[in-house]
Amino acid sequence: MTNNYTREQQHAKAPPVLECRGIERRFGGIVAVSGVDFSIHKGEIFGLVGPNGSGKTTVTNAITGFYPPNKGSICLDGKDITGTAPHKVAKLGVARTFQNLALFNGMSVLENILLGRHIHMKPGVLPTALYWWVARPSEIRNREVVEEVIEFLQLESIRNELVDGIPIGLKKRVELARALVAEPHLLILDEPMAGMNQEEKGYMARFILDARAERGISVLLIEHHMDVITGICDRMLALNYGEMIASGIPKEVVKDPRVVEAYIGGAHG
Ligand SMILES: Nc1ncnc2c1ncn2[C@@H]1O[C@H](COP(=O)(O)OP(=O)(O)OP(=O)(O)O)[C@@H](O)[C@H]1O
Repeated sequence: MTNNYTREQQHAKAPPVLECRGIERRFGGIVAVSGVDFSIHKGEIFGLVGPNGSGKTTVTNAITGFYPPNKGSICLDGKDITGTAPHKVAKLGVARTFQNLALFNGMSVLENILLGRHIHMKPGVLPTALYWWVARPSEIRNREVVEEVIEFLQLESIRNELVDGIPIGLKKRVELARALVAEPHLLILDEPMAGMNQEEKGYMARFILDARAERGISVLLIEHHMDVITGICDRMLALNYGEMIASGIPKEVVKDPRVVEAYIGGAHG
């Protein structure tokens, strides 16, 4: 079996997909994050942890362009994307899921997943006029990718159900499907296992590992469940009050006294 050390060494040889250097983001007088530095290599699953309010979502919002950093730089595949607009970051191959589910109630599972293909769709008068040559092949490709992801995430039996009524574990899976149909090479998952029972967590962990193995996707995983972080992440970073307190191999970082103190003595229960 491959141990964490070997996995870390393997990924360290791969080129970095994402490099965050000295990220700082302020909201008025609040310093949400400061001096955040990390990189994610190709095919790596990288954990980001910290108590509530420690700055995890702010880091992801800085990467995806929702709240650009006030200081520091972000490179994707070696290209500086600091301050790039969210839709452009998405087109560059970054997909995300949200801490609070961002599905559209009143729409089916299939319709919600199809929305994830919008960055690959070719709207406009010309593609419509040239339907058989431009729009149709792209429509066929969109359907193929969606069907393949539905099968991959075992969502076939609920594809026509409204998302409103399905259990949270499946809602989270639909969100993952919507992110995967964008065919990202960096996937940012913000608490994908929140509210799940042990069995649902196991399924989700398996899907994340398979997405990496079968699609070569790199993953930034925000999670409070430390068993998940130590179980599937290659490396991790812990934040507290917007600053880095420990980084490295998960089994070691979770034992770091600063991390233990932040979780046990800190805000997160
Ligand atoms: N849009 C905003 N406006 C003002 N303050 C914000 C904003 N977004 C985040 N903050 C503040 O920045 C700090 C970090 O918040 P952030 O949401 O990044 O933490 P988090 O680690 O993701 O927390 P949680 O685990 O609760 O999601 C907090 O003090 C928060 O109140």
